Amino acid sequence: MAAQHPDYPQELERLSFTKAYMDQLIAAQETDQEALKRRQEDTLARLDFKDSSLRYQEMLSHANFMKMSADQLESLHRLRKKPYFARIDFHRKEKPEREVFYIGKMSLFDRETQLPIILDWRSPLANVYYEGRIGEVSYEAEGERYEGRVSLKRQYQIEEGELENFRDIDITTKDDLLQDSLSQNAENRLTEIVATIQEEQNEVIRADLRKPIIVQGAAGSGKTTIALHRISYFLYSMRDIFKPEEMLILAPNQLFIQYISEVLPELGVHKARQTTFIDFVRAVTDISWPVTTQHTNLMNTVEAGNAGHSTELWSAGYKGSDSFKEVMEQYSKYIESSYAVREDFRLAGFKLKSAKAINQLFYKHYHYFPYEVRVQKIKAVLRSELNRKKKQILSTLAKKYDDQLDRALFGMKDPEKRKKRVSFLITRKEEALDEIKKEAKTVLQTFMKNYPKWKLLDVYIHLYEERIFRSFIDQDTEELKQMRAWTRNYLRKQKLQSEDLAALLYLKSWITGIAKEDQVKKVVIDEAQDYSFFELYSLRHAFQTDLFTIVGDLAQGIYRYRGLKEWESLIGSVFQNVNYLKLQKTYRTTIEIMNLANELLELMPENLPKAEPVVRHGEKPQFINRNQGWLEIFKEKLSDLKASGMKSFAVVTKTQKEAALAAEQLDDIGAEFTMFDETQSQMTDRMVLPVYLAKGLEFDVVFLYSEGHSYQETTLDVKLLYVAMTRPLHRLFLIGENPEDFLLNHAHPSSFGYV
Ligand SMILES: Nc1ncnc2c1ncn2[C@@H]1O[C@H](COP(=O)(O)OP(=O)(O)OP(=O)(O)O)[C@@H](O)[C@H]1O
Repeated sequence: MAAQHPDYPQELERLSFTKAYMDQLIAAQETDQEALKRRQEDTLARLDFKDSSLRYQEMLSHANFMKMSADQLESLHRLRKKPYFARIDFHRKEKPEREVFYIGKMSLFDRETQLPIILDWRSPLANVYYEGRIGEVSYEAEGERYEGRVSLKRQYQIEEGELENFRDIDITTKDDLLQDSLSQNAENRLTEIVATIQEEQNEVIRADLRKPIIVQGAAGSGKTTIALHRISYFLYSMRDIFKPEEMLILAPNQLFIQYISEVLPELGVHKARQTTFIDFVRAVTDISWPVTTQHTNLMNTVEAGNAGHSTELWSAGYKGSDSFKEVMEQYSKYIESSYAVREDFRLAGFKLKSAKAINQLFYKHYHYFPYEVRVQKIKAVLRSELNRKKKQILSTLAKKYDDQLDRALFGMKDPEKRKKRVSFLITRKEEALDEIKKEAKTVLQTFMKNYPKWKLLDVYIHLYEERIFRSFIDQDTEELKQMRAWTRNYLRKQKLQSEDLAALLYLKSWITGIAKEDQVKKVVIDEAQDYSFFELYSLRHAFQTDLFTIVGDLAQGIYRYRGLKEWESLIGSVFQNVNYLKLQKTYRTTIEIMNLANELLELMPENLPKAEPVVRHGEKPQFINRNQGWLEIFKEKLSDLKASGMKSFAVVTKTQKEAALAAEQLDDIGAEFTMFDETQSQMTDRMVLPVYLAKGLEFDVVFLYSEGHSYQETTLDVKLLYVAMTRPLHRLFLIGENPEDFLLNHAHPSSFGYV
């Protein structure tokens, strides 16, 4: 125990010092806040409706200050409970005396000496803690490499500001803190890993921030967690260049967003945009038509015994493919061609800009901009041309009449005829100049009518006209015909399928571009295996950024009919210079549960390596016969498990129908399990949910329940089962009629037991 350690008094003292320093800061911040609040009240009292905007500005800036310090204060309060979690003793090569650094979630500097009291886990030197062994190490900061030696790595357990324990780690000791952390309950697990981030995970977090990364990681290998830590690291390292608002996090559903949104503030990330692909595209394109989600397709397929609606599935697959991307590319070229002007831009017959020159601007010089932006730019060029040449034209014309007047005045002998001619010319000159001035007012507007105004949905609908679509494909097929008819029918009803959204995003970025407030510079995608090639392509195309963090697991690709089947297709054709990384170790579950799940990998076509569970043993997964009083057994297990400290329980089914059946029966025995659907975003401790909703989530105990929809030996079912089996942290039960319902006939008999 730490209390016997010779450094114990010193460590206690250090913690008291840190807390005392933080208390001082908190007190100072609170006084600042009070002062600001008083100033705000004062400004408010002095405010009346005639006040200048200056006074409002003053109020606004007070409010901003207050917000800033309120955030700081909140962070300080949070930090005080656990100021640091590790320490390294470092000896620089050039200055070998020992320097001691305490590492925490946020940095804290001594205001007078500017020395760190706590080092931020994201700082370059802290990398040594995650990466370096005891002994010689090096780290990079601001492009320079520093060398030195680490003589001590120590981990702390601090709860509510009190030192509970600390341990030294060397090459031989196993990571006890990691073991402790993994044996805990599902609650708060995501937030607490900063102290136990493993070397391969650290590599992902700190991989070159300027390059896109794709991470293939086994179930429970920490993909979600690591993606969130990478965001935190990114914003810390690039704080001068990027704002959190420019960060987009795409997650599979609202429940998942809720799940991760609690973690981000803990990691110091506020205001990053978190949404689903569907909601994001709908917001960006301003489309209000209802969208049928991919989950509906999946459920229809699963409930129809994997037959599904073949046109529906085929269409979904096609609309996510590279072939469809090519159709869209050609289609956008075809739309682009409609912007070619045939007539010159003229005023009073004078050519101000030739059609050729205008088209050159559109197709060459402004080629990189969306169509409507190009049109606006051309309009600006024509306007300035008009303003510049109008004067010239007016004076040329005036001169023409003046010359004629001169000739009439001095060349015509007959006074009567001369008078008539002169008066005619004077009136004509006035009229001609007026006409030009008038024409000049409308000529630009009239000319701009050459540029069609396309409505996004109309453009998309137009694509499915037989004549149009066929012109973009080499060979028509029965499937393509059915896909078009199916889509036309859908669009006629003013409905969209989620697979239409990639095309709409793609067209949107061509036609108008993405509005400024929706622009993002960094995109993080979790569960990326469920995205189609074209979805990722259209995101990349819309934002023109390479800063993508893409994490996923092909073994969990339950939307395989529409999603990615491998990562290679993205490399080169969507992202250049990709950093492709793998996470093979898995942290969520026990060796016993992972062993059973691993056996399913052999039934998948991808040939994925087995996940390696970190050493944590538990009970074997157990089969419960549904026909032998399962509810009684369930009730008993539930109370035993609760008594042993388990907190979150989930009943996971293959279909929604089964979830409803299970929920009904659990209701009858008063087990208080809530049935979940797609729209809900709040997790509870006892949930019944279909597997597609459980994706990415975790629970202490999982009961797989099968009634009427057993898992078959198809790729889809194997993946569904794999996702379901990898959700528990501690215990897995399988409730069905036969072990075959869960493909246990393919598992080694010693991999599971019976209740
Ligand atoms: N280094 C670590 N230290 C402690 N816990 C960890 C660590 N890495 C991952 N975990 C825990 O493992 C669990 C799984 O992590 P996470 O959900 O991020 O994995 P995932 O790869 O996204 O999983 P899946 O693909 O199955 O949804 C979480 O409870 C997380 O806290």
